Amino acid sequence: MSDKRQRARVQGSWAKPLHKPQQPTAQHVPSAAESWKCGPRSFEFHQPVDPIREIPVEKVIENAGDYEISQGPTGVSRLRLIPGFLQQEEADCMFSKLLAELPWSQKTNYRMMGDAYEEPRLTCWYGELPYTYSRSAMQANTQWHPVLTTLCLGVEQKSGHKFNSLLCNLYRDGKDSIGWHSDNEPSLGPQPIIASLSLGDTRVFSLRKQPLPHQVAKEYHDRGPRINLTFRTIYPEPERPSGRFVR
Ligand SMILES: O=C(O)CCC(=O)C(=O)O
Ligand SMILES: [Fe+2]
Repeated sequence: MSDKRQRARVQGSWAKPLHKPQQPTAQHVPSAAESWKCGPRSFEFHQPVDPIREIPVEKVIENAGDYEISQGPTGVSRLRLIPGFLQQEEADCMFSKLLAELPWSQKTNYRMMGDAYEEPRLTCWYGELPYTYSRSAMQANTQWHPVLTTLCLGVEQKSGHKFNSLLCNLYRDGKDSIGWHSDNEPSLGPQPIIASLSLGDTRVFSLRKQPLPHQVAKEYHDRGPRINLTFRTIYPEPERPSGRFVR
């Protein structure tokens, strides 16, 4: 499938067009010459000189390379894309093992006001420290699966960075997802470096600028399972008094 068609599919452009109303529903926009009188004051309409909001250009990153995503108060955010980091056969074999053998479970998170919701995907966590996000903690787990230990060494060698933890995500099908988030928990330090490795079916990873929110949205079309591994460095957090909804 051509690139453009695939993107259109992902964005749902093949969905049934909306029913067009018989009558135009657009609000009447007065011309410059028109004016309103209300009471003792009158108002005149002027077309705005500048666009009200610049819509950022959408860019698709598919080729290997280093990309500068944004420049913010804490520095430049960079992305390095390495397609084909593993040979296909090796990747397929690792994927089957991880799918069958990791201790996948569905995590419960809490909204600001304390209401609970289940994450629309399965996860598991490795590291000497627990990892807290969305007001719920994943417990420390030092029992690394041998495939994950091998992958961590390979990723460290390729990236030149050390990682002490790993968050694994399993998207069982196209309905599983991860919403917009920024991986900016204090335990990741002020300038987190994350190595993300994906196995299995392909999904669209969307990225916005400062402070680098990203998501893997649900898709309209069937998708097979996909595993994403994010190698991270976690630092101990200073003790905090526990608030009402801090878990
Ligand atoms: O599945 C992905 O590619 C994204 C995962 C992610 O953003 C995360 O675990 O923080
Ligand atoms: Fe993330």
